[in-house]
Amino acid sequence: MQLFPDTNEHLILPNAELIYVPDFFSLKASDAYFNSLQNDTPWQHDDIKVFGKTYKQPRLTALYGEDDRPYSYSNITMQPHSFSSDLKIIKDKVEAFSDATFNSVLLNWYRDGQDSNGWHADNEASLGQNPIIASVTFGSERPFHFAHRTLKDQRHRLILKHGSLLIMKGEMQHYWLHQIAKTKKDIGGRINLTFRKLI
Ligand SMILES: O=C(O)CCC(=O)C(=O)O
Ligand SMILES: [Fe+2]
Repeated sequence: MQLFPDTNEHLILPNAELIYVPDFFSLKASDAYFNSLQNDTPWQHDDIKVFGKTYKQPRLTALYGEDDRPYSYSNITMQPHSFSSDLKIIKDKVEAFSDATFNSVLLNWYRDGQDSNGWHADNEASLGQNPIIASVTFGSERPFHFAHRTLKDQRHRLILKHGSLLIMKGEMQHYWLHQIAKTKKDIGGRINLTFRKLI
């Protein structure tokens, strides 16, 4: 089911709360951030292990943090860079809107439709109980799929537009999984920023 029209939406689902703001950044700012983030980020291409076999992660990533604490997920440990001025400005705007504070941001660069992010939850212990995660998208829009772990009729998809903000909160990371699936469509790159608070 396609949720949310082209206006701000606040959605209460079983065990999750989502806020979607399609035009959080202007088109001009979004274009500029897409280009500067693509060119100026120290992108890394990590290996992941799945059932004992090693593969390249199907996207590039970078981690920024306010201190030098590493962040670990899916057998990968990332060392943070210090926040760039662009990322600080984006973080301030996201914090002001979401009434939350973040000290870390994970960047994902999906180079084309073959790059992806498999079903997962952001439920690392370092994020604490019921984390608020703020997700900013620049570049080609992609569907964000999310599915409840046990309520099988609770499966949704949301197109994350260029310049949009999605806030996930409540119990979502315990009860739901989310993914960015591969697509055969001939699409350009997408950069996603997920702001988190490591505690
Ligand atoms: O690219 C996205 O929209 C989602 C990214 C994500 O789920 C993550 O980095 O944990
Ligand atoms: Fe995630």
